[in-house]
Amino acid sequence: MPVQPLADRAVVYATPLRTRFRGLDARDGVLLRGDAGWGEVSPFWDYGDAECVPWLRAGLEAADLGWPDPVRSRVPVNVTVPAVGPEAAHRIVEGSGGCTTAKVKVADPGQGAAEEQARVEAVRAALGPRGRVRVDANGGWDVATAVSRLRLLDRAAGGLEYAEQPVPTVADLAAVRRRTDVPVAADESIRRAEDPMAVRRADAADVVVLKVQPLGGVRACLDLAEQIGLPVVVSSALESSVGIAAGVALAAALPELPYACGLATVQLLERDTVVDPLLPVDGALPVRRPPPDASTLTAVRPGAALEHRWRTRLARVAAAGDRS
Ligand SMILES: O=C(O)CCC(=O)c1ccccc1C(=O)O
Ligand SMILES: [Mg+2]
Repeated sequence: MPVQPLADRAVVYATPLRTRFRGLDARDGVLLRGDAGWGEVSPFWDYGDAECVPWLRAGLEAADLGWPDPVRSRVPVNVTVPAVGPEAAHRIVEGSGGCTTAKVKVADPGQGAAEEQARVEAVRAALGPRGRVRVDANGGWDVATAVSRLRLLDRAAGGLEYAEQPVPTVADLAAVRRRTDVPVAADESIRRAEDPMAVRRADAADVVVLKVQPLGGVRACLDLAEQIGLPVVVSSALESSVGIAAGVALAAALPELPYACGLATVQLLERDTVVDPLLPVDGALPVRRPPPDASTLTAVRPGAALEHRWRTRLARVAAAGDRS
């Protein structure tokens, strides 16, 4: 394991978000320096220490080992549209760097069918008829609401590509999938599940979303993709470009990549950890690994309290990892 103590190669970063997302208005985490490059460890604060162990493993893989060779040089990505109004949604798609697939957040508490319909219509109008529209409910509906809402949004979109985690459980996903023509993608049912293979056994999804940090690294995801045998969409956990590079490496190494990936999220951050961020060009991310430098790391330095919170958390997670 690491020659140098973890604390000595860790740099903490923090940045405000440009748009509220997943109830967050800021993002922060740790970058780890190693012989293979930089890795990111940035579990959300609602994750317990044991649940953070795969996030640390992913960061260590990036820093100490690097990733398997790519089989492609660019990764098509979707623009992510948060639960904003239709005008803002239109502008986000237009400013996306040429993305022809959009993922629209739905089932936001405090919003109803009309707001979702208007947002999805605006996104379709901005993309044009050849674009693809997918929605992500983050498990926010029950089965009956999902079935009726997907019928409505499928019409508003002029055809949905798929619905990501419309309902919370694997059994519910399977029920929705039997009752709608919209393909179903599993996200939380993979990344926060005891057993990601349950999705396959229950025939609960057409597509699986894989995220490098919660699943323990690029190699762990490649193994899971092979075992599960369903098409994969690689998505971000709202990382800085250092963490996004790991997602890009996974997407670049997968034998098949039939869908755009959810890795175009750096534009949601006010500041990034690298000079040349991983932003889409012509709807795709280039397969590369931009390094942080002294100037960017200074610009994202947190206050002393947050620095301390991350360093004590990192130590607890490392200890939890050593025990498991
Ligand atoms: O997939 C994307 O386009 C962006 C990533 C994203 O939506 C996301 C980011 C952070 C936490 C959860 C999610 C999610 O997919 O539910
Ligand atoms: Mg999701």
